[in-house]
Amino acid sequence: MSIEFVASSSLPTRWGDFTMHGFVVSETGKEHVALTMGHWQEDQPVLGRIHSECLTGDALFSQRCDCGYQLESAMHRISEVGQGFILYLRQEGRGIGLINKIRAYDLQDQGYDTVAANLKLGFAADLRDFSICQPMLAHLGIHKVRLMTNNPQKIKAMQEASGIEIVERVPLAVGDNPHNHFYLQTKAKRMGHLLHIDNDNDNGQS
Ligand SMILES: Nc1nc2c(ncn2[C@@H]2O[C@H](COP(=O)(O)OP(=O)(O)OP(=O)(O)O)[C@@H](O)[C@H]2O)c(=O)[nH]1
Ligand SMILES: [Zn+2]
Repeated sequence: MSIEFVASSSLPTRWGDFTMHGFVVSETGKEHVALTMGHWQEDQPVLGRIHSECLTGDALFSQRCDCGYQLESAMHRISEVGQGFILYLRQEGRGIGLINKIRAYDLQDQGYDTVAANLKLGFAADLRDFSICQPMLAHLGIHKVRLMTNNPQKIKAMQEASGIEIVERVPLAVGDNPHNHFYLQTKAKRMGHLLHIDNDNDNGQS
């Protein structure tokens, strides 16, 4: 898969001024975005987040997941350091797309957990492809990353993408609430996420 850089612009945000970089995957026309703040040397580890699109959590204030909280926290931390990046990948619903995520949420309303709902719909638990990160990061001059994530599979996928070294995992455990508590428990138990979630606040499905 090849990805083409198209244009950059400024992006003033609540956490300061980022630069926004637009990319297009040549084969599919799929559009992805990177945000950067500050400058770095080629051999310097850079704080960053590889964030998968979640329209509901990132833009519609949903409490069903932790995505919006993680995005906000990552941007805030980058602004505190004065340097870093966000890759905002358009892989909605762990790659199944928005409409299928709504179908999965409907199943979760009926008692399935987030993994079982994907399987019931005929999808793997996670369909994302992180191979596009390597050329995006290379374009930004980033070769070593301090990655904000709780997902060891994401680190593994990144390490398998040649040329990118994850030198540190920076935990990003934020946004636990009664609506997403069961979802976070499921991510810890069934997807291996490094989250310490209590069992005593389980309100059932989310
Ligand atoms: N299919 C499906 N996708 C979901 C669901 N809840 C959130 N998502 C998507 O999951 C993606 C985020 O993945 P997560 O598993 O929350 O976290 P991660 O990015 O793997 O790991 P972190 O770096 O720790 O956040 C986004 O694309 C969301 O749209 C769900 O119930 N079903
Ligand atoms: Zn989400």
